Amino acid sequence: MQNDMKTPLLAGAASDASEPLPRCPGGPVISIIGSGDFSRSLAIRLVACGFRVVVGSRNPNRIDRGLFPDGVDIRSQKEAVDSAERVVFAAVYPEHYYTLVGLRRQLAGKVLVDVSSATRLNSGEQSNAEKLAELFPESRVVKGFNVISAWALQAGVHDGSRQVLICSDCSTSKDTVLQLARSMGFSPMDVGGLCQSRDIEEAPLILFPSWGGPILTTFILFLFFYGYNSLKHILLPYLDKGQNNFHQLPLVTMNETLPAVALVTLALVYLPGLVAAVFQLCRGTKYKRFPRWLDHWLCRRKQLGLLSFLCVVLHAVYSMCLTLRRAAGYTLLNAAYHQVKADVENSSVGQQVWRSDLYLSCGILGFGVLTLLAITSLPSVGNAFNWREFTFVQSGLGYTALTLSIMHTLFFGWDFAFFPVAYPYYLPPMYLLALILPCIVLVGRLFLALPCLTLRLAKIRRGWESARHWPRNNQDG
Ligand SMILES: NC(=O)C1=CN([C@@H]2O[C@H](COP(=O)(O)OP(=O)(O)OC[C@H]3O[C@@H](n4cnc5c(N)ncnc54)[C@H](OP(=O)(O)O)[C@@H]3O)[C@@H](O)[C@H]2O)C=CC1
Ligand SMILES: [Fe+3]
Repeated sequence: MQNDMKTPLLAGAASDASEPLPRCPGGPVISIIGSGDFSRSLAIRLVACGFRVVVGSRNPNRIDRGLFPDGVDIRSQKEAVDSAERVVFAAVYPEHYYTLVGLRRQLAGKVLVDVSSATRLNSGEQSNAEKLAELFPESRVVKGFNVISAWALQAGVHDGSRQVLICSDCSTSKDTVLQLARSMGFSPMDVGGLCQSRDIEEAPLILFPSWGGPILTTFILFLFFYGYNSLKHILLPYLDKGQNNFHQLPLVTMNETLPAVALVTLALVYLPGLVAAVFQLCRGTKYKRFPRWLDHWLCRRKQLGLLSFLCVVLHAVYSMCLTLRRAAGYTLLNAAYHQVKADVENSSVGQQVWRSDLYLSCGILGFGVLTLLAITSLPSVGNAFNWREFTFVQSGLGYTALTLSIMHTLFFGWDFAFFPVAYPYYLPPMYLLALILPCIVLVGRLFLALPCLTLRLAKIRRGWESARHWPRNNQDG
């Protein structure tokens, strides 16, 4: 990769350095103006990828060299720019760009990368990169590296959300930066000329870009189940019989809604994997792209899983608080009074005891497994696993959590669904509705576990393709 890098980075080097610095053998030299947080993260990543880095500071003697990795040279701004083979990063806030005009001569002909972000959305102003290009007309300004966080830059994390967007009016300079980004482990995307730079600068300001869909889905599910529950147990009894159950809205209704949302959201984490498997089985190849909606859904599984976990945690806390309610105390007292009046000594029903113990046990175990899943979804923990371990945890334990959650719900409902009293106003119990999708997912997974399907899928995932995808000459041969 590094050899690929050398040619374009070295080619076209146009240093007017009057006093060039001695260059160590090794990777190409990249310079960074500014010694702040972004500069440090960038230097760490560049050094790890085999580049030599020279940081240019207004006052190099003031910098704590221990903050930068070994091999990073800290010089004056002028010396740093002089020593750059071709690429110079401006890791300085845009309001200070004008202080760099003294470097115009040194920067002439070099690729000047602007990494700054906008401070406001939709301001309609000229972008920072366009301002920089105006200040340095003889440099080739490229906009890019607006990753969401400097942490991602340092860690080199790259999934869909770690894509770096690059734009410039100079195509050769843009190619150089695209290649540099690739060498750093990012997925760069060419988005055109410098006129696109405002959009790139605004990208880090958009809040939680990968969370919008999952949050909206969870919210819609919440509204549906909360509305359904309120209608069935509060609004209709009030309109029909004048029963006032409105006090249930803040706690009881919430606590019944949250597990339903958690269960359906958890099913939505595993459903796209099944759909993807069905696509691959039907197509007989893994080399055809999934439809965009499925790709998008697959990329949001982690967010959906974490939102499901949040609902589970809230459900656990709400459940623990149920007995603290004043209404719970009254219910207990009323039951005791009725028992005494009926002269019943022991009202314990063996079946009910079993039911509640099994229901609680499955709930606690499911909660434990989901906690494990949530912890292993953190990059710092997940990185400690190899691929098989990670797949086992995320898929094997994931389905275990789903099964335990379904059992928890089934034990909660017990045989209640078979009595007409559970269907007031012809509305089925909510837990039955919440079980539909998770059960479909579980049955679908069991179906895919059939040996004929598992073996075919395993073959496809190892690169096998059905005959209809073979090139014609191969078929003839
Ligand atoms: N693309 C991305 O994802 C990200 C981009 N950024 C961008 O990177 C740039 C730097 O951010 P960051 O490193 O966090 O900021 P810092 O404040 O940590 O660092 C800025 C550096 O600029 C240098 N500098 C040069 N001239 C001046 C001046 N006149 N006044 C003040 N400082 C000056 C200073 O270095 P010295 O004193 O050594 O000269 C200072 O350390 C910003 O434009 C920011 O928007 C930041 C985070 C993420
Ligand atoms: Fe529960």
